[in-house]
Amino acid sequence: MINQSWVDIREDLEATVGKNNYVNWIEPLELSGLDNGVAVFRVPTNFMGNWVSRNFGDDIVQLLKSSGQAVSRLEFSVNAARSPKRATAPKAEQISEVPVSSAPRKKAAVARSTGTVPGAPLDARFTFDSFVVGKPNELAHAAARRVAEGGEVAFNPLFLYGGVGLGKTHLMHAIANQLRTQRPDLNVVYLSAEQFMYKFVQALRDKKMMDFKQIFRAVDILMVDDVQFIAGKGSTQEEFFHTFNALVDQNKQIIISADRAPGEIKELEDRIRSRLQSGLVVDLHPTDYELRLGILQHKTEQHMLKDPSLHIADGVLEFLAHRISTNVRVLEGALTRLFAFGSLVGREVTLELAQDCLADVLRTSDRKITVDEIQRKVAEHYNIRLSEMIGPRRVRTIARPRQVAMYLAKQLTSRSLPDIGRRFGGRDHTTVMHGVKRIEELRISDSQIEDDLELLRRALEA
Ligand SMILES: Nc1ncnc2c1ncn2[C@@H]1O[C@H](COP(=O)(O)OP(=O)(O)OP(=O)(O)O)[C@@H](O)[C@H]1O
Repeated sequence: MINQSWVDIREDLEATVGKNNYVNWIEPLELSGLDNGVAVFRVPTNFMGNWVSRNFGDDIVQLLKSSGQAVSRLEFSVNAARSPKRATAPKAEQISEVPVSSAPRKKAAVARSTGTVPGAPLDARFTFDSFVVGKPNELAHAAARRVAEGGEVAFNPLFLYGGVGLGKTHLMHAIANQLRTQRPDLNVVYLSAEQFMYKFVQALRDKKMMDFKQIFRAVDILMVDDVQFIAGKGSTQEEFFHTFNALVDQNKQIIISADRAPGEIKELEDRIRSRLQSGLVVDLHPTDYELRLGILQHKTEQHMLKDPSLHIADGVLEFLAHRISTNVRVLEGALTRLFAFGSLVGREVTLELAQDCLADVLRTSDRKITVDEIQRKVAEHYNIRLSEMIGPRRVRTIARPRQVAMYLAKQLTSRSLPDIGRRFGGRDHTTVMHGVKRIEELRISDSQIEDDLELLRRALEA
């Protein structure tokens, strides 16, 4: 009679918990009896019992009750002879399990009771306060802020991607730092994809796969950094996929970062790729001049709180924002060196001193963009021929793009004006100077020019 009820309510449970959960968690249960209001189930492992109890216990009790059974509580007993249904891991008795309890949801406690919270340490400096927002990162920042509220899951996963040193890790840590302070009830785990793989391999080796699964499936918010790392790594991908699905099925938030869009990560299984694309995908664009300047100013202000004797001459930060590449890490490195230099020489850091002190960094970032590249990109953008760019014609449709290219050459390379002039068909340095000035004026009065410059700079610095 009770068994018939179980058969009936399993169908209802499938509708309630979804196919995946049903196959993984409900199907392996065997109802062995009902005693004094306690329904006793046989399960392959304690972990499984605990999981079912926490996540589906209430539903099961309710359904049993509504089928006419006097059930008030569930109990799970381990049937050690049976191996877990989907586990690639060894037998259940080799694994240290958490005690079975039918107590309602105690999410964080489960992971912690194993003694191994899987996350990597957080950098306390990576907060939202220390993150400077500009056009290139405003969407990513807004999405991260939203997730950090810890409220209802809005988009799952949040997939952040962007080039080297553009703030992906900073944003993820900022989310985790905020959640850990404001929502200590949530089990927030941050780790790199490499660490995920390492822990997975270790669990396989130590025959602790069920522990591994248990820990990761008891997480409320999971963040995995640099997910491109698992591409091509078969069994790690597989495990990641299962972890991912288990958490999404339970409406737990997942945040992923990578150095490129999901569609561009080669050797990633299609089903993982499409899962990664199923939430909100936002990119951190290469920094633009304004953002770089904002970051430099913010970091300088912070530094001056600690060392008020620091003096940086006007124009130095602007110079660095123009000349150093899009990578914020390089920008920070340059600034750190400048601060150390400033305190060493004990006087104002002038433009000349800064150029001296950072000569190598400036040279490296110079190598990135050449006048030649600028000319090609600008010609392409304005749909003129490269030969016209360096040729003699002075009609506006050609002269203006030429001036834009000269302006960008001045801003983005370390070439002198005479040198730039030579590369524009042997023009005089005063012509270049005039061109640069003209564009500087137009930037203020003509928003189209400003947009063009922004687009071109991004394309060149990408
Ligand atoms: N918008 C920003 N405001 C302040 N600091 C930033 C910003 N963007 C990046 N940074 C700083 O730049 C450094 C590099 O950022 P981060 O480590 O987050 O980059 P990443 O995108 O994860 O790059 P990678 O993939 O190379 O690890 C960090 O010190 C970070 O604090």
